[in-house]
Amino acid sequence: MIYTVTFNPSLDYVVQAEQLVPGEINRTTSEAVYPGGKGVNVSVILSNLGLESTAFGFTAGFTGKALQEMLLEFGAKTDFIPLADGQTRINVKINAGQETEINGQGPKITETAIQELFEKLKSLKAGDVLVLAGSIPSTLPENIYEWILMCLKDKDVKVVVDATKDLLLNVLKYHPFLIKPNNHELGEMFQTTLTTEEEIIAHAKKLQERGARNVLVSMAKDGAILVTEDGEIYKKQPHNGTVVNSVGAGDSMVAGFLAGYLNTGSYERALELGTAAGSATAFQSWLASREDIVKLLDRPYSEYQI
Ligand SMILES: Nc1ncnc2c1ncn2[C@@H]1O[C@H](COP(=O)(O)OP(=O)(O)OP(=O)(O)O)[C@@H](O)[C@H]1O
Ligand SMILES: O=P(O)(O)OC[C@@]1(O)O[C@H](CO)[C@@H](O)[C@@H]1O
Repeated sequence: MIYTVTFNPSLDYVVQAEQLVPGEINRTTSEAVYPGGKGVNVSVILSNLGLESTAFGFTAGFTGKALQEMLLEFGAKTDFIPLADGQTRINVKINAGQETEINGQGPKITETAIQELFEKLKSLKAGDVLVLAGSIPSTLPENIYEWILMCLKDKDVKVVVDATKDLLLNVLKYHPFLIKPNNHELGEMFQTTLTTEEEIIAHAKKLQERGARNVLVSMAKDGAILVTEDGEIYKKQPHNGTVVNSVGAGDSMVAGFLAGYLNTGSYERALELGTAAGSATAFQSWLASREDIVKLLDRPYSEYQI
């Protein structure tokens, strides 16, 4: 079974506008509300690719109810923990020539609610996959991802972590199956800017030295590089298309990669499906459908389902 955890899910209010002028009334040319949050997005794309998952997380207020209802409609299974106070955040995504995002803080997660999550995680078994993705509310301890990995360390669960800075660095000693920094985040972890492929590969290997098994570095319009635990390096050029809204491209890549790997056992196929899913999402106003992804694949979709 695949599980995703999103500590701070959201409703994403995605708008298109001709321009965005600070201090003025700006009018949209289109707007829509979608379920959001990185783990939630991974669950939606997995579902689009025919893989069932359960989305864990915390929800609150009427926005939390709406999030749950929308996910049900999209066919993603949820097991959210309701919080008594606050509201699930509404994150604003503005596409007006360039992309601007305003992400909320989210509700306060109580200690009891955290304990409830750990109870749920206790039921994970060998062979399960757990995706931890996204930021954590400032009211939670910085080492919460680390605690989760520590609890699961003897269980042979494949853990995927899509987080930044210390949240990511601190879990490496527990040997996560996959981490997916983008090239900027990878540089930031070493207080540097990475410009060449050689530099990116060298720094991905440094994360492996600290314990990561597979390191997938996404590079937006420049594609992705995968450094595997077998010592292989795969590079994938991006797909060509018109970017409409790249929010969720990274999450789609994680989901596509997982679907490809779990179906075929091949890192190369996983990278191909992951890159196609990432690009397909960037070319839509929201997360890509299976058809959108299949259109971008180099090979027939059946080759990613063996
Ligand atoms: N402009 C683009 N053109 C083509 N493909 C893209 C573009 N942006 C993203 N992608 C695809 O999506 C993948 C993930 O994108 P990116 O590196 O932006 O991840 P990210 O920074 O985690 O994104 P986000 O946080 O917005 O979800 C890329 O490796 C690429 O395959
Ligand atoms: O505030 P975080 O947790 O870092 O990111 C949240 C978020 O921007 O990430 C997703 C895209 O990756 C969106 O659906 C969501 O709004």
